[in-house]
Formats: sequence, structure tokens, C-alpha cells
Amino acid sequence: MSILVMKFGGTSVANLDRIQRAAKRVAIEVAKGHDVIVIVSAMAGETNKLVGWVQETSPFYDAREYDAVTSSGENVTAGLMALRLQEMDIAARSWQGWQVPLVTTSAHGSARIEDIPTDNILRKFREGMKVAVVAGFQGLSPEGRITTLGRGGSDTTAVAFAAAFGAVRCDIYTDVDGVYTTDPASARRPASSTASPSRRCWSSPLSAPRCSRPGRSSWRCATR
Ligand SMILES: Nc1ncnc2c1ncn2[C@@H]1O[C@H](COP(=O)(O)OP(=O)(O)O)[C@@H](O)[C@H]1O
Ligand SMILES: N[C@@H](CC(=O)OP(=O)(O)O)C(=O)O
Repeated sequence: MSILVMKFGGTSVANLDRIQRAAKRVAIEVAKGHDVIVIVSAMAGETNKLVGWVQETSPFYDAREYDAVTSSGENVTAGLMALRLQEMDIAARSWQGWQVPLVTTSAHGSARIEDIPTDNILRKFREGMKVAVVAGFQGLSPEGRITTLGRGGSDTTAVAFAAAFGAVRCDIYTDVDGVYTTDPASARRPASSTASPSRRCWSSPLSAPRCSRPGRSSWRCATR
């Protein structure tokens, strides 16, 4: 069994057309014989909207409820991606963090991943499932509450899954107009695009700094 992890960021699942386009990419990898774990983010802008709603409702909010609300964007995209794949006759189902379960610390809003048991998903692959669509960014605390991993945390989810499942590769997709030479989120004046978006960018830093910890093993992680 060769497992491939594919992560689609908010820009790549921003609407139903983009979800369909991402699903087609997944289908290509399934056709190559991989069992695929797809990690999805919330649709672009959704998490910001949810954070805004929390802050507007409760300025000194309960962090456990912040996580309950802000994790929900990924649940929507996971379900929609699984439905789209099913429409393409690919055996797929969605998994929320608690269903895996992706066990984290109790640090709500910036939880650390403690454990990713592989048995549930591997059993489904053995039964014929081809794609496990996992909601990124979220997990379950020892107290049984939903947690989130911090903004940009879906990259962390993807890299941690790739390590836990011994994936052949972890591909991180984002929809941009080109690959800049520096991270536009941190650079004062983003350098111009130097390559086509489809080119592999092996040196590109992942958006979540905490990705590097679970990902320090030997397999390759590509930004596409
Ligand atoms: N054109 C680009 N070239 C290089 N890096 C980029 C580009 N656009 C975005 N990035 C970086 O890639 C990472 C993911 O971008 P982000 O906008 O969060 O996309 P997504 O919603 O797909 O996760 C971030 O670190 C971001 O700054
Ligand atoms: N949706 C979450 C998690 C995430 O990783 O998103 P993206 O892959 O779009 O950066 C956030 O906005 O923080």
C-alpha cells in the first residue's frame, strides 16, 4: 500500500469549481495506484469570518468555544470534497479530527499534535476506500474537546499525517499566480514570480512554522 498525502489550502478549495479541480488532481493520483489522504483547509476567508463572529459575540471568549467555531470551516470542505470524489466514482469519505482521532494537547487555539493513530483509516483503505478526506487544522484534547492547531495549521496536519502513515510524499497545494522568490506573507515587498505555479518548489518554506517538527523525517514534502 503506497500512501500519498495531498493538502489543499483555502485558495484551492475556495469554491465548488476549485474543489472539483482539486478532486481531479486527487483522481490522477488514485489512478496511479496510491491510497490518498487529502487534508483540506476551510474555503479561503472562511476562518477569518468565523474568528470575527467569535470576537463579535464574546470579546473575552472561551477558547474551547473559539475552537468549536473556527474548526467548522474545514468540516464543510472535507464533506464537499468527499462528495465530489464520490460523484467521480472514487471510494472516499470524510474524517473530522475527532474521528481519526488526532490527539492534541489542551492548548486551545494553538494545540500541539500528540498522536495520530493510524488503525481506523488503514482499516478503511484495506476495505477498499481510496481516499480519506481529513479536515485539517483540528484535533481532540484529552478532555474530549475540539482543538485547533493555530492559524495555518492545516499544513501541520498534512505533514504530521505523512509522518504517521509513512507516506511516499506530502504534496501541499496552493492556488497562486506564480511562485515568488520570497514568502509574500512575510516579505515587505514580495519578489516577482519566477516560475510557473505548477513547478515543484522544493525549497519553499511551509506556511506553518510548526510543520517542521513532525516533518523532520526523510520523506519529501513539495509545495505545488
Ligand atoms: N505566489 C506565491 N509564491 C510563494 N509563496 C506564496 C505565494 N502565495 C502564497 N505563498 C505562501 O504560501 C503559503 C500558503 O499560502 P496561503 O495564502 O495561506 O494559501 P492557502 O490558502 O492555499 O494555504 C503562505 O506561506 C504564503 O505566504
Ligand atoms: N483554515 C485555517 C487553517 C489553514 O491552514 O488554512 P490555509 O491552508 O488556508 O492557510 C486558517 O485559516 O488558519
